Amino acid sequence: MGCINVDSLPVDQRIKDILKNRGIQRLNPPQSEAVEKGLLEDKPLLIVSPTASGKTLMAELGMVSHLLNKGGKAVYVTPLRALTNEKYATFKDWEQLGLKVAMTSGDYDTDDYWLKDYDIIVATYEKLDSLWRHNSSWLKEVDYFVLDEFHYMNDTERGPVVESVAVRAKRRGIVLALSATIGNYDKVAKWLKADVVATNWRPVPLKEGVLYTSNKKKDFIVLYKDGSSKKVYGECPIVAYTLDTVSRDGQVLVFRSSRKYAESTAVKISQYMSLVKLDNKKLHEVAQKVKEVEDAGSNEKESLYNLILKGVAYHHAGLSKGLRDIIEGAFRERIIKVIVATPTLAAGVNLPARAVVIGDIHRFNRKVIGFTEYIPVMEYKQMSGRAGRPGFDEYGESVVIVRSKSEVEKITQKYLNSDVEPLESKLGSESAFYSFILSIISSEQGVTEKTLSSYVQDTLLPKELAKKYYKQAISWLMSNDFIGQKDDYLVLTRFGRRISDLYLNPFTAVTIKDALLKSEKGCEIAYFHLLAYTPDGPLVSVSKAEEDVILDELDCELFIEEPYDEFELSNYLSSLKVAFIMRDWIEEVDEDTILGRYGIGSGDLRAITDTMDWLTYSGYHVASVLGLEEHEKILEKLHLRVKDGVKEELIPLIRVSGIGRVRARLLYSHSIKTPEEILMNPEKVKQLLGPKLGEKIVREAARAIT
Ligand SMILES: Nc1ncnc2c1ncn2[C@@H]1O[C@H](COP(=O)(O)OP(=O)(O)OP(=O)(O)O)[C@@H](O)[C@H]1O
Ligand SMILES: [Mg+2]
Repeated sequence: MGCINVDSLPVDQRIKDILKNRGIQRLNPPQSEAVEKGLLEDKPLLIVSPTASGKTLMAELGMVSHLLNKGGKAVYVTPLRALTNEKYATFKDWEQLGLKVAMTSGDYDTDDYWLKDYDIIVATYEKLDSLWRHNSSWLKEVDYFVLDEFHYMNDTERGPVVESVAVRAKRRGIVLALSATIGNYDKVAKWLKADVVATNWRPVPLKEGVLYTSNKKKDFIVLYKDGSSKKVYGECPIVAYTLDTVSRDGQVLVFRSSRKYAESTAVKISQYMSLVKLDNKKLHEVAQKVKEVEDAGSNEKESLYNLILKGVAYHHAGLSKGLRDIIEGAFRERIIKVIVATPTLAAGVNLPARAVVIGDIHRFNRKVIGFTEYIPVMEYKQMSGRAGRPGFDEYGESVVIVRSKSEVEKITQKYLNSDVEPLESKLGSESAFYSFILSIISSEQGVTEKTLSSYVQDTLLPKELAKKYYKQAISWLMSNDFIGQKDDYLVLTRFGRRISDLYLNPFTAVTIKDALLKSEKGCEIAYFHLLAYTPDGPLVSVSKAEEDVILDELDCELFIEEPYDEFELSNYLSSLKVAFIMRDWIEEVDEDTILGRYGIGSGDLRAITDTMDWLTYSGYHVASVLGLEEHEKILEKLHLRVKDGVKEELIPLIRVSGIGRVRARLLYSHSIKTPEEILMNPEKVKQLLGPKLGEKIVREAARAIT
């Protein structure tokens, strides 16, 4: 396949200029093939090409040429908020063409009316699903959809919403689906009514291997797919291979199956980094930045500080965004040499390294405690695909660590020589399927049973399964008062409309409704536990030791009885742990104590409080739509306290933007208790918060009052 020169592209000169000042003179083979197949003429396409093969640029060319030729709006959806930020930053370039770029995420109970003035909108799949349910007028103008990381359709949790978005997007406009790892791409392309660009072309060739311990303890041998091999020496396989790469001026991404392993492996590697030439001055600067970051706990900052001085860091979802940004940035600038991460990092974040070490080819199964299973080939490809930095490495290397030579053959067969799994529907569960039905009825106008079943036929669910679920869904949604019949149309009831706008899983809504209807008002823990114990609730791991004591700490009645089923019980206790975390949080226990007491990271605490902020808000609205005043009042108060984690007396102060739990408590303890009192004591506020910040807070207080 030829590589099209940017100059010869049939697009506006300004587009060419933007590509060239990004250093892109020519399109690479997959990009060229996409253009030949109509990327610039609004053709729907499914692109399946390896990680780092420039799929984002295809999306940009597709969106921008569509918008310049036809107008309308384009939406770019990704499965993760982190990716949304990254894409949004990349797309800002197109504002030079007068296109307006926006990013939206989080809050679901809004139709984001302000987006009507934008042309390119970056969002998560959930957010787009939620916006469609609000039937915002501007959405009708959206006729170009980029579905990024489309293989997420196979993810048990997120798959349903990816499929539900695809089913609607292909009826509403042009679809451009992107992924590095889809096995059955012909079938998926047909389903999307799109042409397919499927290629193995990579910017940097990849050498895949398996590493095993030879009979002599300290020797480790790598057998590559191309038949070559290599020996490395060291304390353990991961250290040996990592040091071998770093000593040849490479960088390494090590993947471990759990955070604990990731952190312990990072420490272990760091003990040998003194053998390697490092840029200590720059590392010191990065380590200093880590120390100053605001949104993280001190012990994680401490441990990262020491690791970074040796050129190593760990990375997982438990870290705060601030810390992850610093680590990713320093790795991109090739200052940090080794990152030990959990597989979440592999998902699409553009962070290549010369070598990738896959430390665990198994992972713990979340559903069955203690049971490990092989990871999907798809996940292996996402991780190994990170190897090879364009412009720095003539090739990338990935190795899977196995315990013995006997495993080499099997792993080579299962991963190096296999195709990725086919995409399959994950709508085959009541909770996912009923949510899907509700989203169609709430987002499409004038839905009859006929239209609805055509949407269901249009999913990738096997037909008989779809039929079975379809029957059940209609009667379940009717008997639980989500939908009703009006003439030939299926319509949302008042309760159904509210639940759909809140973006609540219908089972979450029923759990909350049943509990609130049959109980008198309860204690704070009971409300937190109820909300956490729903399909939308946050999950935290509960250690064996915690399991034995957590129920004893309970000093009030819960809304939900203790379940008998073992698996249900572990969810029940996980929700109770969330409830205790939330109670401490709103009682203003300081963050470090909470992180230490419950064994979580600052990123986890943020994720839990964000989710509980949404769920207390939703619970409050469920209580109000059911006319349960007592519960409504309590949930409203809880909601106001959850966002910043404050006692009731601080609620007036945290209404002022820029005032969180620490500043509010500081002002309050100097008897400044309301925004009005801030305005009456500007000098005192400046003295307490410092002149610059004080000044800003006084201004914000004035705004909060008007
Ligand atoms: N034609 C090109 N020439 C040079 N560099 C390019 C070209 N196209 C894209 N790139 C660069 O390659 C890098 C990886 O691109 P991108 O993030 O789009 O990969 P991807 O295919 O989306 O990978 P993933 O599957 O991980 O999401 C980016 O930094 C991008 O700027
Ligand atoms: Mg990508």
